[in-house]
Parts: sequence; C-alpha cells; structure tokens
Amino acid sequence: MNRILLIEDGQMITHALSSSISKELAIEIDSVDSLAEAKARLAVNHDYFAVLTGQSDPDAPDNEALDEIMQLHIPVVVITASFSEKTRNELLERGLTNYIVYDSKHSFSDLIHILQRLYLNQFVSVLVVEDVFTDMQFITKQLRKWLLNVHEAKNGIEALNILERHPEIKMVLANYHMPEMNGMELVKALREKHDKENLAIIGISALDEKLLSASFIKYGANDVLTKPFSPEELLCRINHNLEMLELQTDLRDVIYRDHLTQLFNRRYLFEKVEKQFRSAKSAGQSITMGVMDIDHFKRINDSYGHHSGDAVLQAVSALFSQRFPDCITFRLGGEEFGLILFDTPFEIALSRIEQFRHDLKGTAIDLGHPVYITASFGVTDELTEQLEEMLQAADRLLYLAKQQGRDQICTNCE
Ligand SMILES: Nc1nc2c(ncn2[C@@H]2O[C@H](COP(=O)(O)OP(=O)(O)OP(=O)(O)O)[C@@H](O)[C@H]2O)c(=O)[nH]1
Repeated sequence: MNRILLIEDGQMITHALSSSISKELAIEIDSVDSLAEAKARLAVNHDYFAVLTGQSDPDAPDNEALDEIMQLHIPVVVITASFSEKTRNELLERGLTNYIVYDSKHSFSDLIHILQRLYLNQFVSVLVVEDVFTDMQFITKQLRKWLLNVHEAKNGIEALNILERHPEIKMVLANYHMPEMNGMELVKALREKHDKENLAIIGISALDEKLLSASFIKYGANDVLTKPFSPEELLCRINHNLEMLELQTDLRDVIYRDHLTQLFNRRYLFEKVEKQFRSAKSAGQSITMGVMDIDHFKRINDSYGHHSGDAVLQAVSALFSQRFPDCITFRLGGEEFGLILFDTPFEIALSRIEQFRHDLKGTAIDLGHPVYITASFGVTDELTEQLEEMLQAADRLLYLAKQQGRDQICTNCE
C-alpha cells in the first residue's frame, strides 16, 4: 500500500499540507471532503496505508463513518490544533493511531516522521514475547495499529522457534517473567546468533525491578521498557530502535556496497567474506571463485557516453545478482565483477556461470535502442591460503580468456 487519504474538512491547513507531504515523502496523496466520502473511497481502493484528518470531534455528524474507517484497520492520524489530556484520552480511546498537535514549526516534521514510519512499518516484522494475556493484547494492538507485522510467543522457547522460522523479524519485545525460559535467558540465547545491529531487543520489566532493567542491558538488550507504559512511550521506543537499525543498515550499505550497482564491494569481500571463506574451508566445503569482465567496455563509453556506460554496468549487475541470489556477488571496480559460490560442486557452479555468459550475450540492454555485450570469465575452485590469492588466480584465468578471444570462460581444470 503506498497512498495516503486526506480528509479535507475545511477547518485546517491540510490542503497546504497535502502538497508538502507528497513532495517530502514521494508518496501519493488523494483528498476527499468528508469521512463518509473517505469510507466509500476506502471500500473500493485498497492502496491506502494511512488516513489523515483534522476531524476528530466525537459529536461530528458523520462520526460513525470514522469508527467504520477504523474497523478497516487503516491507521487514522488526526491533526489537532491544541493538546489537552481530555483530547488525548478521547483520541486514543477511539482507537486512532496517532495525533499531531499542529502548533509549532516542528509539527510538520513530526507529521512527516509519523507517515514515513507507518509506510516503512508495512515491511517490518516484530515478535512480542509475553505470557500475560492482557499485556500481550495491549502491546500487539498498539503495534498492529502502527502497521507492524506482529508475531506472538508465550515464552522464550516459543520465541526462538518463531525466530528460526521468520528470519525477517527485526525486533523482539521480551517480558522478563515467563515460564520455561525467562526474558533474560532469551536475550542471552538470541545474542549468541544475532547482533544488536541486526536484531533489536527491548526487555520489559516492572517498576519495582530496577535491577532487571540493568541486567537486560548488560546481557545485550538494546533498550528496556518499564511496566506500566503508555501507548506513546511504547511507540516512541519502538520507533527509536527501528530507526537505529535502519541507520545501521544505511551505514553498512555505504561502507560495503558499490554506489552505482548496489553489489557488494571489494572491502566487503576482504572484511566480511574472508571469515566465511576460512570456515567453509575448514568444514571441507567446495568454494568456487569467478571473476567477469565486460568485453570492449570502453567502446560503449566511447560510442554512447559515460552515462550509458553506467546504465550497462547497472543492467549487467541486476542480471548478475538475479541469477546468483544464493551467492556472494560483488563489483571489483570498473567493468569487473566477481562471485563466490560456497558448498556447490564445481561442475554445477561452472554450468551456472556458463548459462549466465550465454544469457548475458543474448540480453538486449536498453539504451533507448538495444545494445548487446559479451563478457569473459576466469573461474577456479583451487583452494588457497587466503581469499585474495584465490581472487588473483581467477583474475589470471580471466586474463587468459581475454587473450584467447574474449566471450569465454577459462578455468583451472583446463
Ligand atoms: N561508464 C563507466 N565507465 C567506467 C567505469 N569504470 C571504468 N570505466 C571505463 O571502463 C573502460 C575499461 O576499458 P579497458 O580497461 O580498456 O577495457 P575494455 O574496453 O573493456 O576492453 P577489454 O577488457 O580488454 O575487453 C574505461 O574506458 C573506463 O573509463 C564506470 O564506473 N562507469
């Protein structure tokens, strides 16, 4: 879902907001005049992930329509001109996802933040580990209102099983008191496999258990929540921790991915794959290293310009990672790429690379007109002490393939 529905009730600044929001978030916004009209639109169009309105008056004539909209489980964010405890309680009791008090220059960035979070949450899975039924209900209801995909476990053992089956889970909220395996034991078990940058853990303890909060942090939780907590507090912590994870991912991408093609870079190879290389070797697994270089790439730049050359590099990379999703694919620089296949018999690795060479040659790359390219390959499965030596061996074979006429594969078995 990728659109926002704005209910324009004439009492607020929503109209001006609409264009600013769509500019800021690159998300489409449609507007309607009333809640009743919104209800009708939502019934036929399922592209909306959020409804934004200024209409929150419990005595409004089409108040029922707002309740019916909320039954569709689409988050409703209300913009209100002022904050009071009464307004806040009324809004939350009615089940609205959030409210924005639009009274300062920060209000717009708060609103953008909320809408952006809702959009991203559609793709985020979290796990709640809690054995108290009412607490589980309270937490999961809040999280679902925020469009998070929620999994539930009643104890640590169940939680570990769910995580095994759902590696896409990004965050775990774990209560301390649980049968079979308590929250602390769960944190310890999770940190054996998942580091803080990839899986956020929020420990939950009670107000009189200050020491537990400290222990949660010591054993590797990213954060702690103390019961009882308000919906706002819960969501603030969750958002904060998800944002930290996303920042870490962005940072890793900047460091370890090639900017043009989004493939891994040389640095990733030597900092991250070296370890995997050593453990695969000691486990007796086969390892295939391949390098590929586009033939006469300079001619593409010379004939169509550097920009078109970049487009060719991107098209080749897209096909490369699409054909080898289970392997490590990387760009070594310029028009040279590489891949590593772990635990794959050499004949199979070779026939996959040969199929790729053949398909690449037959693929029309669209530069406004079709352009065809070929590539040469060096492939080896001869294990070396270091990963770098294996890469150098593949590179020598690639050089041979170029010398022998290009558009071919040279291997260490010839
Ligand atoms: N568009 C574009 N060109 C690049 C990039 N990196 C390197 N190049 C160009 O790639 C070309 C490589 O040329 P050469 O090393 O002579 O190799 P080639 O023309 O592919 O010939 P062979 O490898 O011998 O088949 C040079 O013109 C570089 O400027 C890049 O990121 N984008």
